Amino acid sequence: MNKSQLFAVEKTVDGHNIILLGQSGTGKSFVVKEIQKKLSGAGKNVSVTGTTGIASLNVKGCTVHSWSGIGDGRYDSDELCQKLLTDEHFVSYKQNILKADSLIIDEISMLSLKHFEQIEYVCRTIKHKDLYFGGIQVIASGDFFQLPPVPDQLTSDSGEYCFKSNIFAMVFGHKIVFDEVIRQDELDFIKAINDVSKGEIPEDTKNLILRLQRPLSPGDDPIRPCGRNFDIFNACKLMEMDGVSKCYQSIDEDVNKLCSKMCVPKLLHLKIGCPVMLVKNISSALVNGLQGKVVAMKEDSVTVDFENDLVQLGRETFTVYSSIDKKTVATRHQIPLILSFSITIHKAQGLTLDRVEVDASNIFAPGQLGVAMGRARNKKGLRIISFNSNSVIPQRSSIYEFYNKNFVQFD
Ligand SMILES: Nc1ncnc2c1ncn2[C@@H]1O[C@H](COP(=O)(O)OP(=O)(O)OP(=O)(O)O)[C@@H](O)[C@H]1O
Repeated sequence: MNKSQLFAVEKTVDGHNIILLGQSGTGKSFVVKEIQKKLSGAGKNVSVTGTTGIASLNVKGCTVHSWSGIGDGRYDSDELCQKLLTDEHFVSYKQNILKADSLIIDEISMLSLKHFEQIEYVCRTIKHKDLYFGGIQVIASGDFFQLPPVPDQLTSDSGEYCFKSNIFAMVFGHKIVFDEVIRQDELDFIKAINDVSKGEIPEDTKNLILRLQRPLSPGDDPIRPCGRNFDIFNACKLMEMDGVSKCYQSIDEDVNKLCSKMCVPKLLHLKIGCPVMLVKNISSALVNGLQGKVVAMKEDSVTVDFENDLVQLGRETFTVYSSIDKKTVATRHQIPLILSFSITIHKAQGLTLDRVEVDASNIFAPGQLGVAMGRARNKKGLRIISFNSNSVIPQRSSIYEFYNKNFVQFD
């Protein structure tokens, strides 16, 4: 580990709450795993979490939402505390909180203010201690120049950055910023990722991106992250594949327009050999965002090869819950898969990849293109297509204000 990585580990062992920052590829997730080992070795009960299924798998943890019981955010804080205290289905979440000495949250840029405050409140209430997070040591890592939280109208989550919370500075007295990029070693590429993440596009970076429009050298299919509108691309690629397609039609209850908010399609078309992504957390290893290939299709189940782990998946239940009406407003039973010839950039955050083909045509959030480019180890393994003047979105001034804010210095 480099000097600042070692410093971060040392300070967490001393018991500090810390936020680890630094551009893509500086080793934040790597250090999170080292911190987990060190603290566990010192006899602490350490919970490692991320803000998405894949981000948490990357650090061998679970999502902070499933750790704490907040799930999709359908309950308000008091309702959730009540469930944690009285509902047998929430016992494991209550135990997670009661047992935890330290909580690590990776990829914190995607944690909304609402969920940050909710987790803090729930931990404090369940631990019965009048200390932030009930006295649990909290270590967070991420890069606010990467992906912002996703707003959710149905649960009244505006998707505000968690650092805007009034208690954020009280929880994290200290910050450590990593500034040595380890994932990549080409200086012009590192600069370009940094520029694009910050929403800037000087001439040299633009030229580098334009040069990366060329096709990748022959090899395995690249991972293809894009902003949105990848359904048509996926459907076309499936049509181009050899083989007979099979269609799984969802069984919907409360059929209404909210069904369109479901993460699984009404009609799921698949072929043997097609790439798919799991869209539900099923176990600690089978998480939302995991990719595999279809190897068998039966009437009501699909077998997927997830990196040599064959898993048979039947229909799962997906619901849309309205926190305002306090009830489930749509229910769908479907195989928990989507096609993944192309995936969203949100599903790719945190990964290190050898071959990446970024579709820059439908970028809609600041930091998105930077996250997609930053997955590649080098320029050789990266292609950028459909780059245009809207592909780079300026960052919000509040992020610069947060980074410039004074944190407490270590003694
Ligand atoms: N001290 C180290 N020794 C060896 N490899 C390292 C070290 N630090 C980081 N790496 C490697 O560098 C790559 C990038 O690290 P990592 O994914 O932790 O970065 P990150 O800052 O979390 O990136 P992102 O913000 O994009 O999620 C990984 O392949 C990781 O294993």
